[in-house]
Amino acid sequence: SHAWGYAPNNGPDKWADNFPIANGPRQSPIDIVPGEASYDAGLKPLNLKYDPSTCQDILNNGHSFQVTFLDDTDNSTLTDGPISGTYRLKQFHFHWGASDNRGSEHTVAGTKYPAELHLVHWNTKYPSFGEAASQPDGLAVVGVFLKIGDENANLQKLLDAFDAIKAKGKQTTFANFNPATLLPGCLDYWTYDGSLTTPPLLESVTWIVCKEPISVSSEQMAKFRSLLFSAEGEAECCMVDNYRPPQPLKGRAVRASFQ
Ligand SMILES: CN[C@H]1CN(c2cccc(OC)c2)S(=O)(=O)c2sc(S(N)(=O)=O)cc21
Ligand SMILES: [Zn+2]
Repeated sequence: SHAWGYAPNNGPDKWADNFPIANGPRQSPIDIVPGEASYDAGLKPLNLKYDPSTCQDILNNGHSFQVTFLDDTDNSTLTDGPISGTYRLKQFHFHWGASDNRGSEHTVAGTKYPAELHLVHWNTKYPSFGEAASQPDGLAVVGVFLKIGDENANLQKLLDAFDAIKAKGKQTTFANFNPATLLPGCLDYWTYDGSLTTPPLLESVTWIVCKEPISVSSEQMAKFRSLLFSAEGEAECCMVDNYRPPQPLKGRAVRASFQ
């Protein structure tokens, strides 16, 4: 069977053929309706501690580009927030649109942002990432919206590496990048129980979506769109619209860390 992707013949509407959990009870992303989220005073502030020396490489995996981290120590972790225990940063990646009016996976009262950053962490109560990924409390992903505005100098460091990873399967070393520089000033968040937004769509993610976006310029968004879904030697296919649309809430609660 052909691999999953975002085209009409292998995109989100077709994923249930090979991954029936696509129609499961806790799928992501969702439309976040602020008025229907319940403020939970018991939610702690997020505690994100990242060590730039754990940053390894940047790669085009054919679905997005991702920056991968060394996760054999507790140097880059997420604690507190809605979770208990310690979750280690594994990678971060983005989803974006073919134009500035779409691209995010989560939406806020129907509003789409041009892109969304996902920082993927796994629960160290499990022996490995792979083990954690199949557990209901195995992963915690911090989502940050990107909004068109001033050029983002921290984001530019990623974009400057794009010429080396234009095609699917390309990767290059990427050292000493601090993902904390991609976080908004205010870490107010919404949280809910969900899933990976790509196959295998595992229902193992505690989602933590920041209310405040970070900025990206329209020119920088154009650079995102210069990446390719296709590998070298294949017909070039621009990497755009690599987002899954919102999925049914199915009775889940969305909590807010702020009033
Ligand atoms: C291709 N994308 C996914 C790859 N991964 C994955 C996870 C578990 C198992 C696995 O294969 C067995 C791969 S992943 O954990 O790095 C993530 S996180 C994520 S998102 N958009 O929900 O944040 C999508 C993916
Ligand atoms: Zn993602």
